[in-house]
Amino acid sequence: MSLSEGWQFRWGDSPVSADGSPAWAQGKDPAGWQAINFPSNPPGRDGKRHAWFKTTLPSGGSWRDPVLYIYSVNLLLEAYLEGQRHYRFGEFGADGQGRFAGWPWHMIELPPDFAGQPMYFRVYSDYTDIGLWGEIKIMERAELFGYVLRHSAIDLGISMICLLLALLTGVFTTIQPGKRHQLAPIALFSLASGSMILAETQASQLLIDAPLMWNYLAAGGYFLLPVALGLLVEQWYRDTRLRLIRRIWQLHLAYWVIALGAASLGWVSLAITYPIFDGLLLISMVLMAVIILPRLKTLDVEQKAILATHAVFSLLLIADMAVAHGLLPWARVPISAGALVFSFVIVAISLFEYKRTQQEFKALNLRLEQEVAQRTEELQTLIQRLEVFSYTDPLTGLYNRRHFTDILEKASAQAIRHQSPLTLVMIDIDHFKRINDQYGHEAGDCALVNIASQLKQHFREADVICRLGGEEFAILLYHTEAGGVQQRTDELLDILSKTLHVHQGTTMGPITISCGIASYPQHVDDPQALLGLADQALYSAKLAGRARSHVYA
Ligand SMILES: Nc1nc2c(ncn2[C@@H]2O[C@H](COP(=O)(O)OP(=O)(O)OP(=O)(O)O)[C@@H](O)[C@H]2O)c(=O)[nH]1
Repeated sequence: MSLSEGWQFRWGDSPVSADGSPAWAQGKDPAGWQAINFPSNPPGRDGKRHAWFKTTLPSGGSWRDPVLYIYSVNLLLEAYLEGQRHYRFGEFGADGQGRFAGWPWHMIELPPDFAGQPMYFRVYSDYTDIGLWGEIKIMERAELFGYVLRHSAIDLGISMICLLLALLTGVFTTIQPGKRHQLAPIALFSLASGSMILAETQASQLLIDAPLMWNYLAAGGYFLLPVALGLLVEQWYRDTRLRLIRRIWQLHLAYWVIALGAASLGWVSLAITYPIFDGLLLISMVLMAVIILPRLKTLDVEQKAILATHAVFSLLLIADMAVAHGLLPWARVPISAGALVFSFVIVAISLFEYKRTQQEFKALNLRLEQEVAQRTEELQTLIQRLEVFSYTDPLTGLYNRRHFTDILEKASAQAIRHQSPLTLVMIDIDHFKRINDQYGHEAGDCALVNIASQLKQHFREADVICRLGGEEFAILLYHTEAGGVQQRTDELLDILSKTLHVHQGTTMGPITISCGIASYPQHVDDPQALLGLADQALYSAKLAGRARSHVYA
C-alpha cells in the first residue's frame, strides 16, 4: 500500500514539551502545517536543515506484522507515533544536528491497528535534498524482504559478473604484462562498477547492516569510473599523447583520494561529495566526448564497441543523477544494465581475440612446418653435395683417392667371388713438373683437366677413373684382361701424342703419359695388391723412356 497522499510539512525543528518529546509530534501547534505532494524538498528551504513531515496512516486491509518501508532518507530521521519516538536513523545531537550515516532503505515497524493514526517524521539534512525519497509503502514484513530481494536479484547477479570479470582481467594483467596497459583499465572499470552496483543493491543491507560502509564502497566505485575510462582512452591514443585525457583521469583520481579521505576523517560529509562529483563527471563526460568524437575513425571495431557501452553507461549515470537531483521523477535507473552490456562486450571481444589468436597460432604453425620442410630439403641437398665432394676431385671431377680405395676393396671382393678378371691401370703424366715450370701452375691445372676429360672419353662408362693425387691417375676395369687394356692405353697414347694443349692462347704442345698395367688373376691372387703391381709396371714404363704402357711382368 503506497503512502502517496495526505502529506504535510513544516520547516524548522519542534519545541520540546515538558515530558521531553517534541511538541509537534504531540499534535500541538497544528496551524503551522502545509500540504505537500510528497515528503521531500518542500518549497522555500533557504538553507534550512530541519523539516518535519506528517501523514495519517491509511485504513484498509487487515495486517499481521505491518511495516513502513522507505526507499531512502536525506539524511537523518526520527519517526513519531502516538506522540512517542518510534524509529530513529542517525544520531541527533543536542542541537538537533547530526552526521551523515548512509543511505539505507528503512523498515519501520507499525502496530496492527495503525489505521488513522498520525505519524510524524523529523528530518535533518545539510545535503542538497531534504526529506524522504523514492518510495514509501506499508507492507507485511515478510513481503518486504521478498520485495527487496526481487528488486536486487538482477543487480546482485550483474555485480557478481563484473567482479568476476575484474578478477579475470586482473589475473590476465599479471600473466600477460605486455597487455597490461589495455587490461588494467578494463579490470579497474569492472571492479569499480561491480563494487558500486553491489553496494547500491538494497539486498546488500540484508547481508551486512552497515549503511555507511556500503556508501563508502558505492562512492569508491562510482568515483573511480572516469579514472578507468580515462586510462583506457589514453592507452588507445598513446601515440598522440592526449594530455587532457590524462588530466581528466588524474583529476578524478585526486578527487577519489581527497573526497573519500576527507569524508572518512570527518572533515566533510560523504553525502556532499556526491553532487560535487556529479558536476565534475558531467564536465568530464562532455570533454571526453569532444576529444574522442573527432578521433573516432582511428579506433578499431573493438574499441568502438567498448566506447559505445561506456556511452550507454554514461547516459544511465546521467539519468540517475537527474533522478537523484529531482530533475526527473523518481524511478529505479537500471545502471547495472550499462555494466552488463560492458561486461558482455568485453567477454565477446575476449572470445573473439582468443579465436583470432588460435587462428594466428595455426597459421604460424603451418609457416613453421613449411620452413622446417624447406630447411630440411636444403640440408639434404647440402649433404648430397658434401657427399659428392667427399668422393670427387674438385679440379677434374673424377673420383678421388678415397673413393678409389673403397671401390678397389669392393671390386676385389666381387672379382674373387665371381672369379672374374680385374685390371688396374696406373697413369702418370710425363715431366709434368716442366709444364708447371714452363707455363705456370694454372696451365698445369688446365692440362690435368684436359687429360682427365680424355680419359673419360676414351674408357668405358663402367670403368672407374680416379685421380689419385698430383698428376697420377688410376683406372679400374672390370671383367677385363691386361692384354686388352694395353691395347686401349696404346691407342690413348697415340691420341695424346697428336693432341695439342692450349692455355690462354699459349700452345703447350703434346703431353704424354706413362701407364702401368696389372691384372687379377693373371698377375696376383689378391686383387688388393694390384695397386703395387701396376705402380711397378708404371715405374718400368718411366724407366723405359716414358710415353708408353707396360704390363706387369
Ligand atoms: N698444376 C698442378 N701441378 C700439380 C698438381 N699436383 C701435383 N703437381 C705438380 O706435378 C709435378 C710432379 O712432378 P714429379 O713428381 O717430379 O714428376 P714429373 O715432373 O711428372 O716427372 P715424371 O713423373 O718422372 O715424368 C710437381 O711439380 C707437382 O707440384 C696439381 O694439381 N696441379
